[in-house]
Amino acid sequence: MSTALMSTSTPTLTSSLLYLDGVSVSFDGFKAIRGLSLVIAPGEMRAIIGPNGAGKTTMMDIITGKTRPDAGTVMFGGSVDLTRLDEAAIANLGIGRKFQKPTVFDFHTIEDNILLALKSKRTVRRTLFWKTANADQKRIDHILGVIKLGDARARLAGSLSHGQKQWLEIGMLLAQDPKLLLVDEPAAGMTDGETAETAVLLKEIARDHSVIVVEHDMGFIRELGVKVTVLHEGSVLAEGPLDQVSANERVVEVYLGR
Ligand SMILES: Nc1ncnc2c1ncn2[C@@H]1O[C@H](COP(=O)(O)OP(=O)(O)OP(=O)(O)O)[C@@H](O)[C@H]1O
Repeated sequence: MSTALMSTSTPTLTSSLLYLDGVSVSFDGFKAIRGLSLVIAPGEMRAIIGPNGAGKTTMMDIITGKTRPDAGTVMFGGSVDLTRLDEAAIANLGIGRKFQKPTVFDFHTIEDNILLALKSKRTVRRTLFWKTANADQKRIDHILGVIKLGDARARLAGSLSHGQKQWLEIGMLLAQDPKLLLVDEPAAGMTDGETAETAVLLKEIARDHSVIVVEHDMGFIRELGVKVTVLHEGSVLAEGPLDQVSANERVVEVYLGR
C-alpha cells in the first residue's frame, strides 16, 4: 500500500488525514519551523528525516498540540483544526505519540501495561482490580501478538530489553486505538536484529493505521520502504522515495553527507 501511495499525487485537504500548510513557529525570535507544508494520506506511513535542529520534534509538538504555531494551517481528518485544540483533545481525536525513551511501568507485567493503556481513562488502581472484560482480553491478546510479546506477557516490564520495551510502548499506544501514530526514533539504541524486527512491526501496524516515524537510521528507513520527507531549517527540503531523496544534492549536503 505504501508503495502505491508514493506514486499517487499529494492528497487535497479533504482527502488527507493530516494537513499542514505554511506552518511557522518561533522561539524567542528564532524560526524553528518556517512555512512547513506536509500532507499525510489516510493509511499512509511516512518517514521524516533531517539533521539535528531541523524541526522534527517541534513539528510533532505542533501536531500534538504541545506547541501552538504562530501561523499556518494544521488540519486532521480534513476538517478538524488542531491549532484550536489542547493536547488532551488531540489525543482523544486519535493522535498517539511515542517518545524516544520508553516509559513503560517497570513493576507491572507486560500484559498489565497493555491493560493500563487500554483503560487509561480510568484510574490505575481501579483498573488493576477490575475483572478484565472478554473484549478487552481479546484486544490485549491481539496487541501482544502484534508486538511479539505474547509469550512474555506475565513477565515484569522492567525485565525487558530496551528493544522489547520500545515494542511494549508501541503496544500501549495501539491499545488507545489511534488513527495516527507519531513515533520518534524507534530504532535508537536497538541491536540490528531488534531494528529489523521493529521495521516489520511498524509495517504491520501501518496496514490499519497511519504512521509518522522520525528516524536517523537510514537502513531502517530503507526497510520501511515508504515515502520520505527531509526537513531542514524548519521546512521541507525534499520528499519522495528514499532513493530519490538520497540522490538529491542538497539532501546529501545538509544531511547524508555529514
Ligand atoms: N522550546 C524551545 N525554545 C527555544 N528553541 C527551541 C525550542 N524547541 C526547539 N527549539 C529550537 O528549534 C530548532 C528545532 O528543534 P527540534 O528539536 O524541533 O529539531 P529536531 O529536528 O527534532 O532535532 P533533533 O534531531 O536534534 O531532535 C532547534 O534549533 C532548537 O534549538
